[in-house]
Amino acid sequence: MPSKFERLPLSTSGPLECALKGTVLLNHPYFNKGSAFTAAERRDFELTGLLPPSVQTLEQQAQRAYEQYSAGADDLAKNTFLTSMKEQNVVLYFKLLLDHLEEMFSVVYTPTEGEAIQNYSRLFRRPEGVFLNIHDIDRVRHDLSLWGTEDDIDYIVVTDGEEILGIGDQGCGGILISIAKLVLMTICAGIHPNRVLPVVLDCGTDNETLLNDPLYLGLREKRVRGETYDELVDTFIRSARELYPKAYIHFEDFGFQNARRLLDKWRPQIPCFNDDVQGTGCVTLAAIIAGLHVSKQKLADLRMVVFGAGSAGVGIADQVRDAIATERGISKEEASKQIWLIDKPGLLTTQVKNLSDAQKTYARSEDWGGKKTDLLGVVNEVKPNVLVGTSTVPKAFTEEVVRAMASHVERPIILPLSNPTKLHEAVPADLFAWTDGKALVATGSPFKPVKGPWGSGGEEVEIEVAECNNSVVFPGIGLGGVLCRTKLVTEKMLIAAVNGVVELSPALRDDTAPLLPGVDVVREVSVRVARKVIQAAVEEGVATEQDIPEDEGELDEWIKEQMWDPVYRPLKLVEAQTASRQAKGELRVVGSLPQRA
Ligand SMILES: NC(=O)C1=CN([C@@H]2O[C@H](COP(=O)(O)OP(=O)(O)OC[C@H]3O[C@@H](n4cnc5c(N)ncnc54)[C@H](O)[C@@H]3O)[C@@H](O)[C@H]2O)C=CC1
Ligand SMILES: CC(=O)C(=O)O
Ligand SMILES: [Mg+2]
Repeated sequence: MPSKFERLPLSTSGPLECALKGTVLLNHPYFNKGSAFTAAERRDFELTGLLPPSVQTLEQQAQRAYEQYSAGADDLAKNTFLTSMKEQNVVLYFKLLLDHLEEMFSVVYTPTEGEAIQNYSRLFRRPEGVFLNIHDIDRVRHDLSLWGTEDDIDYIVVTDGEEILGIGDQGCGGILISIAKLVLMTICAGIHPNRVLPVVLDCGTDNETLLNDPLYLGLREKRVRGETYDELVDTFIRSARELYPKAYIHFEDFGFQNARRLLDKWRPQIPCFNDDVQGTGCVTLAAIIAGLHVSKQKLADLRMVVFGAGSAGVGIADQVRDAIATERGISKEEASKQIWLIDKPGLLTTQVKNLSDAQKTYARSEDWGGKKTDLLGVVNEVKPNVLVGTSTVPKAFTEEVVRAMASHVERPIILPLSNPTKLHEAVPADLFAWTDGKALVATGSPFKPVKGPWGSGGEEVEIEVAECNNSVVFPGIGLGGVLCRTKLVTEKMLIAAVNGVVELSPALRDDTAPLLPGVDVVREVSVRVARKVIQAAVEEGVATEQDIPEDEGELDEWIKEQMWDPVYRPLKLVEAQTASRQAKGELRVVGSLPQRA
């Protein structure tokens, strides 16, 4: 039965207008269907001599693509194969990913995408996305304007490449994190893959390996900072908002100082979101709430140590602090006393120099005296029930630290979140071994389930470990923000998103299950999160879209109807103005905007 919402502007059912023919059509990744063009389409679009005669289904194509994918020598080769598939046929690419999501998630995202980013200039075949050069600020608006008209873009991911995952400064290779996050927006939340824009602000790089690599593709100079940097970011944001007033802006993997500063500046003005600060904060709070449910402890009694007080660590601290303040009806300042941050100098105290404003909130002012400020010393002193790692220091959660924690608390919640996998502060197998299977663990990158003698009678059991990655939550928040055309992303919208994830946590129904929902239910999670976010946006008066259904069932249907699915839609030949715009070779194509005529 057709949905009552099928006429919505973002609805993706019905025929697709297309003005391209022949080889141009075959070379357009969004319109290309390869061997799946029907007999009628082959005639109408002048493809008959260009394709072998058998007409195949998307399923058959996906089967062949999976065989080719499986022949890849290693994960990086598989990642490269998928990138080239995306350049050829977007529908098939996403169909393949959705059919094998659990297997391929880590190949298109962390950890393998980290490797692809480190090798960007060596693996490079075709450019994708927007490269904005700090020495060409005058051209930023023009370069951005080539991607469509004011209705064409829903979602922009921008990075300056300074702190990519846990692998540091990757210069212009950072474009691949913007692309990967957008791939997740489509897989997880059905954001239209032709209505997004990945952007890298190339400000140079302080990565000596890249600077000395003759094949490096970015600006070969040290990072430009200060006023010129600010002017580039300002020009980018103002131009993007003017050209694409509907676009929601997602900041990814900026360095700590800039991440916070930019978020604080733009958050009150435009719909924007910093994934490392806010996305990580939301998903980690959800994991902690689920863990506390299992350990039968209250948020009000939480004592959390965060190791690595950068974008993610302080973002998590803020989200957890706000939740404690609400739960206990106390000020944020009072709630921050239940959180201890550790960075390179050890525990952050008021004695530590050069703390950022965000870190200062947590600096311990009480007399820490001669007490130890290293991780073990702090754990022994404060007896935390939650330990979070966002330091990029592998194996920092040693056996001694973990046993010390477990000696004070029955079910320690331990979250080593540093990506990629090799940077995790501890691995689940060790955490379970050191705590007799008692630790409640979630990790930043995916891990296989761990077997051990931890059943109630000492029998062997298998413990599944949740992936605590912002990818659980940012797609749903973004989907909600885009669909209700929010003016801002408010604190209440983020709390609503956390609640949406918690509702779907398997641990709420089964104490032995993972703390967070897995990739197998990722679209369900995004619909729930989007629904909560939209409801909060409406309550807050920041949603600008008209006619958002009030009834929850209808709202879910309204959301789902506007999520893009990888299916081939019939192509309808169009001419005239549409044709001329497409023929000019513009990168975005009018015909790709369904139902809009
Ligand atoms: N699981 C997830 O969803 C997410 C994971 N992350 C991961 O968290 C890690 C940190 O990312 P960001 O916060 O963006 O980077 P960041 O650079 O802002 O923060 C890292 C912090 O760790 C500190 N650090 C480094 N060595 C240390 C040491 N020996 N002892 C104590 N602290 C130390 C640094 O001084 C810095 O403050 C990365 O590995 C990243 O991949 C980040 C965002 C989301
Ligand atoms: C997951 C993520 O955003 C990061 O590791 O930076
Ligand atoms: Mg990130």
